Amino acid sequence: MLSLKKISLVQFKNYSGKSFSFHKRIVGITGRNGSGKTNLLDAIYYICFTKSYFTSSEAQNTQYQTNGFRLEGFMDRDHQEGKIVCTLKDGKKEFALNDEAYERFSQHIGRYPAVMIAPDDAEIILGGSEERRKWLDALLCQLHPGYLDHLITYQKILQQKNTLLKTMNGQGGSQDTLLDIFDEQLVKHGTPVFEWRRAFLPGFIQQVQKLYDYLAGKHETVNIQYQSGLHEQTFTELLAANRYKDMMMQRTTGGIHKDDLQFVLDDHPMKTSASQGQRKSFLFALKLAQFEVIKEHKKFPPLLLLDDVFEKLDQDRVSRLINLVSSPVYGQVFITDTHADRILAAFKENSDNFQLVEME
Ligand SMILES: Nc1ncnc2c1ncn2[C@@H]1O[C@H](COP(=O)(O)OP(=O)(O)OP(=O)(O)O)[C@@H](O)[C@H]1O
Repeated sequence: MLSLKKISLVQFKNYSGKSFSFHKRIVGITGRNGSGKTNLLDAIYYICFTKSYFTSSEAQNTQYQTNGFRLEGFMDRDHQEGKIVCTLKDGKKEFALNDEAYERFSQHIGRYPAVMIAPDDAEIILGGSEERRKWLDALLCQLHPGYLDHLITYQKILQQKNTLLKTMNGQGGSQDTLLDIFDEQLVKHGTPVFEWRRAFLPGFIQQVQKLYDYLAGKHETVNIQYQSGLHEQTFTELLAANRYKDMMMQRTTGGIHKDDLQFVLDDHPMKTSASQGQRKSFLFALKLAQFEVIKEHKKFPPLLLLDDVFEKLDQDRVSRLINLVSSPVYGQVFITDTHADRILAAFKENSDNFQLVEME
């Protein structure tokens, strides 16, 4: 079992300096709007993923008028304590486990898995393809240790190749050898990412379907279609076929960086056809299925971070969700709400496993 025992936040968002101790499986976090409930969840996410769930800008994570922050967390994973320290100072970030600094932050990902369900998640359905790739990548890099390294290397090579295509300014010929070398590297690092993405989805969708039916309280067929230029041809063939077009467009127009997922409800794209309620049920099903997959893979449940679910779901769905996460097969769950009474009532049957943290 994985649990967070304690976390300290210094100059992280609205926290000048504060520590929280957790000693129960279900942790309710209450306080008025703007009191820092989401920021606390984000700090927990941060020490698991070496970055914020909400922003890639460290300036936004740093308390206004300061030049850095520090997060310290104590995890217990199968009775082994892990002390995680992250410091950001003058733009330089360091991450250490048990006082040993990581050379690459990617080494930390997956060690303490977590799943966040937050209001902004609707973007996974409504936003551009980048949102969906980001979601899938964050999931798969927790399952396959090599995934993130391949992806990071792929993105670096892609950038270098695109810079070359720009400097060529549409003039073909002279740089073919260099472009061939870049393409070879893109194939080497992109193909395993494609294979992992492709292999993952068929089994995953069955779990999403089961959870969707449970949360929605009825059956509607949901599906996830993996859209990739690599279904019909190999990556080498795709890059060769696009060579001329890429030179004209001055960027790499095909590859795993263009993959997308189409979420489908009863044969219609969810983005344009689903109601708000259906989208919400699907998002929760998606995230809870993510939770289950990580749990199966790791043989212990990840931390579950639920932000503002009482405001987002109707009463029936909230009750089903609470029922689900109250079960001991779920691990440590953090759940925020503005109303202490509501959250206490929701977990009254489980009061022995429940702890309330009240923000000032
Ligand atoms: N970098 C920062 N420095 C200082 N304060 C910040 C920073 N970023 C955000 N805040 C403050 O944090 C507060 C928001 O905190 P948070 O979103 O965690 O609140 P919340 O308790 O989840 O609220 P709600 O119930 O409305 O969801 C705001 O008052 C905001 O001004």
